[in-house]
Amino acid sequence: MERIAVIGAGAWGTALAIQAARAGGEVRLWARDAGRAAAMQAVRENAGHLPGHRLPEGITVTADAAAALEGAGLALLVVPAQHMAAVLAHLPALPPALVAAKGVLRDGLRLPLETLALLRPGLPAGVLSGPNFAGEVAAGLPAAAVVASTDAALREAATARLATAHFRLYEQDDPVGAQVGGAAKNVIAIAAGAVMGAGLGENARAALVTRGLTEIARLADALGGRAETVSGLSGLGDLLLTCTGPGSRNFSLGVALGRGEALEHILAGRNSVTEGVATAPALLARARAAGVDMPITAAVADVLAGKVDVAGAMEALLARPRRTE
Ligand SMILES: NC(=O)C1=CN([C@@H]2O[C@H](COP(=O)(O)OP(=O)(O)OC[C@H]3O[C@@H](n4cnc5c(N)ncnc54)[C@H](O)[C@@H]3O)[C@@H](O)[C@H]2O)C=CC1
Ligand SMILES: O=C(CO)COP(=O)(O)O
Repeated sequence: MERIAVIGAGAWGTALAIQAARAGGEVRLWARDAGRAAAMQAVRENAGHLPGHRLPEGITVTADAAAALEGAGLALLVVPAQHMAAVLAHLPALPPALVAAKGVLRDGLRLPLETLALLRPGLPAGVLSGPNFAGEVAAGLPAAAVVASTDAALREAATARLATAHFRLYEQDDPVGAQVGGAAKNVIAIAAGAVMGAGLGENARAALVTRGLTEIARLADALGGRAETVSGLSGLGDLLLTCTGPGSRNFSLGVALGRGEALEHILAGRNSVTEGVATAPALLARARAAGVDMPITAAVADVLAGKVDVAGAMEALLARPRRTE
């Protein structure tokens, strides 16, 4: 049987490798650092990014991208969005691929699949997205996600190779809507965390999440996706998880900002990626280029840029002209 290559050995790449092996696949997991790859291969654990989860025998960890991709029938691209283009530039030929990173690339303001299409034209591709904390998926707890692609054969093949009884995958043909939802929820989660950290209350959070969903739907529609996709797992589902789950890095970064901590200080204490930080300004610029108003995204971008504090950003949002819902 053809192998599955997982490119990127952070928490999510490692969890997806475990999931793919659990589904019966033979998996090669690529880590960019040779020392880390060797340690993971020997100790059978990703101590740095996903401690406490044993790598099944079906996974081989390597820092050799050619070896990771050799004989693979499916690749999962799981490096953080801002590093995706640089990593892709150094990879050999890819099999059909699903992107599992969530963000908008600062360089070119592109969604991940737009970058993939630019660098690997014609490659069958899609996204894997949904409300999925890596640790819970690695532990085999129940979860659901979408495989979104316009390529029906890829959707079917990928779903068949990754789904298990506890990891329920839905096929879906709106990758634009799925990517917009996955990227933007990180930004809205920072906003949700910030209002909680600043003590502005549950009402404020619920309002932000709901209005956040509306602005995400506007952008999905403007970029050629479907607004209703945003009500599904890759939109509302992931918003719910990241705007309420204390395990979300975007939410917890927002909480710290709301408590008055400086962004540089928060980031200096982390060895994991918080996608919303780079995505907020890129998402905002992409929305503006498309003529779409995203006031909560703009507020988050302003807070991250140090132009306004959380209380001030909230006051500005509340002072916007009243309108119909
Ligand atoms: N952790 C989670 O629960 C989930 C994460 N995701 C998404 O998956 C993507 C990857 O996130 P995680 O696996 O959580 O990452 P992580 O925070 O666990 O680890 C960071 C990863 O980035 C890599 N990295 C750092 N600098 C790099 C560079 N210059 N070039 C290439 N790679 C570099 C590191 O090697 C490491 O693999 C993100 O887009 C994230 O939004 C999606 C669903 C769930
Ligand atoms: O994408 C995720 C859950 O679906 C992970 O969220 P955080 O990056 O905020 O931890």
